[in-house]
Amino acid sequence: MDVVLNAQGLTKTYGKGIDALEVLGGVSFTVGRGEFVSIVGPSGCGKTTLLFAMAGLQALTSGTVTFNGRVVTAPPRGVAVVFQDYSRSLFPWKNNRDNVAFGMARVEGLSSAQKRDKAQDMLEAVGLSGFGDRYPWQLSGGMQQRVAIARGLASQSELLLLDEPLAAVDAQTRADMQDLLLDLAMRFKQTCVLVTHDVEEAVYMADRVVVLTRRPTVVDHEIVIDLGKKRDQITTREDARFLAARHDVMTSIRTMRCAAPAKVA
Ligand SMILES: Nc1ncnc2c1ncn2[C@@H]1O[C@H](COP(=O)(O)OP(=O)(O)OP(=O)(O)O)[C@@H](O)[C@H]1O
Repeated sequence: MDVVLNAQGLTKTYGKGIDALEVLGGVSFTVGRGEFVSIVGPSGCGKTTLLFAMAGLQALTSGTVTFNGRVVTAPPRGVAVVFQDYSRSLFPWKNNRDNVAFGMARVEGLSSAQKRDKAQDMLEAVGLSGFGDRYPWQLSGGMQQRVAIARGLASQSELLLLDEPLAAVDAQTRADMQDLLLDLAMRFKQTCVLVTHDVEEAVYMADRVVVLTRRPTVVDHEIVIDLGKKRDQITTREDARFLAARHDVMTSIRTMRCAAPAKVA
């Protein structure tokens, strides 16, 4: 496997002394180029902490994250994040096209006009070609998150980190956006890591699911989702392999097994 991201022995303790909260207890996993990996775990186990550490936005107590073989100590060029709270991640004073173009701020070799054209292409890819001149606050929540996804893709990042990106949208929009994200990931051969507490979503989206324990969190186990890249909201969710994987992950999280050694299914 061509490893893009390698997390080894990640620990994180917030606070000190009596207030210390050991969140990550030694998390290790890898992400291969072109893979879609979901990370799922019990509520409050440290999923966001882990994602922020991968993005270079969160200092660790110990352990290392490497991106393309380089230790991550600050947000690396080549990693983009789509946050859950799109209302705070989009600039209300910029129109949607300029919000997407902002994702290319660190892309070299493109003129402003080329960035605007590319932003328009990305808006089209997420089905919002007619909304470039509008502002985020003129769009529904699902549409705003599509702008944020377009911005993530426009940054031409090798790795897209998705922190519960669909948690704040309604159920129907959520299913549509799962398919949109999968389609975009396939089209752009985008390596993705999705953090979610939704087991069904984790399995539906991923080539591989990393299951976390509760705090102090380690990897309980990993499960390969052998369903091919193309998924379908109805047939995939009825597939025996999907149901078996869902059962496995759900059982693990419900029983909240503690610190078992990592294994790959
Ligand atoms: N900056 C911080 N300072 C202190 N404690 C923090 C900080 N950030 C997170 N925590 C605590 O660490 C624990 C893990 O938080 P985190 O948001 O990483 O988990 P999560 O799995 O993403 O949570 P959720 O399932 O609620 O989305 C929580 O108990 C949280 O209160």
